[in-house]
Amino acid sequence: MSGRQRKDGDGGEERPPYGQYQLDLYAQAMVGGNKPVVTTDPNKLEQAARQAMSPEAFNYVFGGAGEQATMHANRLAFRQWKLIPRMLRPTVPRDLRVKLFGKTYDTPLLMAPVGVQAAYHPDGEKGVATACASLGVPFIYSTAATTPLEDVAAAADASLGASSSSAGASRAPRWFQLYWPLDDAITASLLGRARAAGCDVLVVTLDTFTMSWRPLDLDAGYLPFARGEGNALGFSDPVFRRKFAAHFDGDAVEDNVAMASRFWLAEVFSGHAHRWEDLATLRRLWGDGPIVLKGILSVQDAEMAARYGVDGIVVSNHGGRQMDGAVPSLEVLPEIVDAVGHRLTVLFDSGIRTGVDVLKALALGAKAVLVGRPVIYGLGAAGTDGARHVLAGLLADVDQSMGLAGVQRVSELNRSILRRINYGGDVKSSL
Ligand SMILES: Cc1cc2nc3c(=O)[nH]c(=O)nc-3n(C[C@H](O)[C@H](O)[C@H](O)COP(=O)(O)O)c2cc1C
Ligand SMILES: O=C(O)C(=O)c1ccccc1
Repeated sequence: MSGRQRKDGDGGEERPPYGQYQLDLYAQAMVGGNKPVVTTDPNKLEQAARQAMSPEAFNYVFGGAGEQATMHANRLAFRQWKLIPRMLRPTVPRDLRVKLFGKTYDTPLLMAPVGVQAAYHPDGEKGVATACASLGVPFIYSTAATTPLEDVAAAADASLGASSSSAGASRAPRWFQLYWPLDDAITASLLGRARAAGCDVLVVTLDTFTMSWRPLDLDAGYLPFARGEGNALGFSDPVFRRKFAAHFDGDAVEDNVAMASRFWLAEVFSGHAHRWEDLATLRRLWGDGPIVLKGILSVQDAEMAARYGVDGIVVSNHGGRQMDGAVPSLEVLPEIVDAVGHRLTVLFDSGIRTGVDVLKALALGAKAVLVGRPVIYGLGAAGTDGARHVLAGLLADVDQSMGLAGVQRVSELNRSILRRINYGGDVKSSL
């Protein structure tokens, strides 16, 4: 797909023709004999990444916490919902746009915040952000990134022919994910940078204030921060740098990377959770912009989020990477939407592997979804182009599947197109 081609006749705005991607792939294969850079088969994607990546890095991405029960349950939860297609209805032109916090985005799909992307492929965050930009997919920058925020933003904007200082719609859409430092001065600095870099939304991840039990990484001795990976935001932060210098005889972080990494780790993964009341600090520091809490799995916490004045939540179990045995996020999505959907924007992640999965989560009430591992597998297997192929394929699948379901617009998706069926047994495929 060559980016933004189609005029949609709806205010003259250009939007990417996601459904066209399928035709492009057939044409490339038939005319040029070119296969996609990485498999299109969701069942084979993981294996393609495994072959291309170092075992430690692959296992870091692939692994869930504990015995991976929650990670597998996430998939089982999707399998329990089946779609009921409708016939003889208007389904074109398809409209995948969604309005979130007053802004219209091209897709109901967002790139989940994923740390240490340069560990999976040298293209790293710039590659994934560029792939997202070409498709109108908002990129959520992780606090644990391997490239400073400003550099990622500039690369994504440049790929669209925009400069990151130019205002307006041509900028690549981006959000900022916060691992919440203990020190408010550092938090203030990070949020100021996020605002200056044009991040629309603040996503505060609540479920990772402490590490989880990850046997694959323990066996490999793989911990990104201990290797000095995933510190780029902190190390490039003037307030963090000053604090480090004040504690370590005027050293720059580069003079003592191992110690600086530990110092940064103590800020963002201290093991101490903040409290609900502390959200007032974030509100003060972030201003009026949207705040979204990521990692909500209970109606009670969703109610608390509404009470404490945030704008949205991500119903998420962190892809089964934090608390093993936690409920699948899809299982609790409907009850959370029923409880707070009229007050908060409810987003979803954990376990999405196909366009049909996206449809299911949207039909159960999510306003948009985040996807993590599949895109990172694409990145690991084939860099920027691989990440783009996975994202474009997901969007094309969403587009096609909406049509097959008899739906033209994302806003038409609701529970009437779903049936819950429990066949028992286990998931057969590697998905
Ligand atoms: C390798 C990896 C690193 C992650 N790093 C972060 C992170 O830095 N911040 C965050 O909020 N979530 C992080 N997540 C969780 C994702 O944002 C998301 O919740 C999860 O990947 C969704 O599940 P999925 O992989 O099944 O799509 C990470 C996930 C993976 C796989
Ligand atoms: O691995 C994760 O899930 C995650 O959130 C994270 C945390 C720190 C560094 C990199 C990723």
